[in-house]
Formats: sequence, C-alpha cells, structure tokens
Amino acid sequence: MKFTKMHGLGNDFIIVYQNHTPNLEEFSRLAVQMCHRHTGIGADGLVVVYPSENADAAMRIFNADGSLTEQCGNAMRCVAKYCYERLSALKDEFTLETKVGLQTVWVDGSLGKAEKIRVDMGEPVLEPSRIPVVATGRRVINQPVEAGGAQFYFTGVSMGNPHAVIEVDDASRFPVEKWGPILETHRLFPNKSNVEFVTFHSPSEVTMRVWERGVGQTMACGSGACATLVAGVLLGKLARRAVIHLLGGDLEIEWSEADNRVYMSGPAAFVYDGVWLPA
Ligand SMILES: N[C@H](CCC[C@H](N)C(=O)O)C(=O)O
Repeated sequence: MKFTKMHGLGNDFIIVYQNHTPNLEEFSRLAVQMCHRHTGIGADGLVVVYPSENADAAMRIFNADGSLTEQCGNAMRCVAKYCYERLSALKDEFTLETKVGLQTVWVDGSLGKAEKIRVDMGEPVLEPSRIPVVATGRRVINQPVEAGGAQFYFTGVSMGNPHAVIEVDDASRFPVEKWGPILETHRLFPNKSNVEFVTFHSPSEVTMRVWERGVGQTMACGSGACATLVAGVLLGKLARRAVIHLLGGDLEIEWSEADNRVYMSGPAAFVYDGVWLPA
C-alpha cells in the first residue's frame, strides 16, 4: 500500500489515498500497525483520503490507538497541501468532507507549492451534552475536576472533537505526561477528551501543550489550538485572534464574530513517500 508521510508542526500523519470509500474497521487496525513508532512507520495518526460526491475529497482520521476521530486540524492542513500538490494544482480552495461535515481549506501557494494553509474549523460547541462533558449549565467554564489527588479547572469546548482546556502557571514546563492520561479518561468525559494545558501571555499570545485523546503528548494539535482560543475568549484572557505557541511551532487562530466560525492558519510539510508491506 502506497502512503505519504506528512506533518503539521510536528503532529505527524500517514496519508493513504484510495479511489473508493474505506473500510473503517480495516483502517482502524491499520492505524495501530502503521502508527507504531518501532514496528511500523510511526505517526500520530493515519488519514485515508478518497473521492467524495459532495466535495473535492473525503477524509477520515484515525488516532494511533485506532480510534476514529471527528476532527483533526493539522491533518486538514496536510490533506489540503496533498490535494493542492498531488491532485489538482489548478485550485487553491478545496472542500473536504470529514466525519463532521464539509470544511473549506484555502492554500496560499507559489510555484505549485503550498506555503500556508487556512482551514475553516467550523463553529465551536459549548453545550455540555454536545461536547460531551458531564456538567450542568449552559457552558463549561473553569469547572473543577479532581484527578490523581490534584484539582484542576477546565473549560470544555468541542471543535467536532472534545477538548478540556486547563490554565496552568507555565505550560512550557508542565508535566503533561503525568496528568494528561488521567484527565483524558476522566469520568467527566464520556467520550474521553483531548487535554490542553495553557498559559496566557497577552490577549494575542498563549502557550499550549497538549495530551491528545488516543495518541498521547503531541507536538501540536490544531483543533486543540482552536479550543484554546475559544476558551481564552470565554475566560476573558484572549482577543478573538491570537497566536498559539506549540512545541512544534505557531498557529494563528481566529474566532470570527461575523459567522461564529473558527479559522486556523499554519504550515504543512511532506516528509517522504513509501510503500507499506503488510505483515
Ligand atoms: N486526538 C484527537 C484527533 C487529532 C487532533 C489533532 N491532531 C489536531 O490537529 O486537531 C482526537 O481524538 O480528538
């Protein structure tokens, strides 16, 4: 099976293109095998791209543990670059069909190379039952959560996938590996959750580290950066447009007042093409 290795700020993916709708159970099993860092290719996730009747292409994203996820911002940028440079360099705007609907991506390219990609990540979902988070009230803002003998305060946001955004004193030094897995699987999160640890520097700058559902700590999380921007606005810490500093680099995020949609801008990169030899 041919594949293309790509990454968005170090959040890395195996991209497989096929000309028919994928068997999701088969790709879930393949994700576990192919994403393994020692016995496989090694990646945070596996993305299958295939034709769509409603969009320029369809895509489904699997975490390294084989779970199918609803949303993945960094993978969206990688697929946008893939479409622009491998499928149709005549266009600089693509509509991608994902598990949660149609999303538009815009490619800023020159000489046939995608330099920067902007993605419509859709409207944030804040109602507890739709994130989902076990909580009362209309929104989940600075809700306390006990985990591992410690207490944290999180703001819940769904970008199609669930996020718990937790403000800490210094995100760049926070022990993500210690607290991430306990919080990811906390009983407050019926579908588990991605967990972002954030430190706000100004209304336009925040540092974020992330423990991703179904993966672990990653160098970047696009949907997590969007959830962080939304949480920062709700907490009164961020303006509606800010730079999110991640381990792998920066993302520009905007929560539009005009259409309530969140827009993410950042890079994507090819690493290599290969052939997967099944065991
Ligand atoms: N682990 C996430 C999916 C990948 C999200 C992240 N890689 C991004 O760039 O948005 C989840 O299960 O919701």
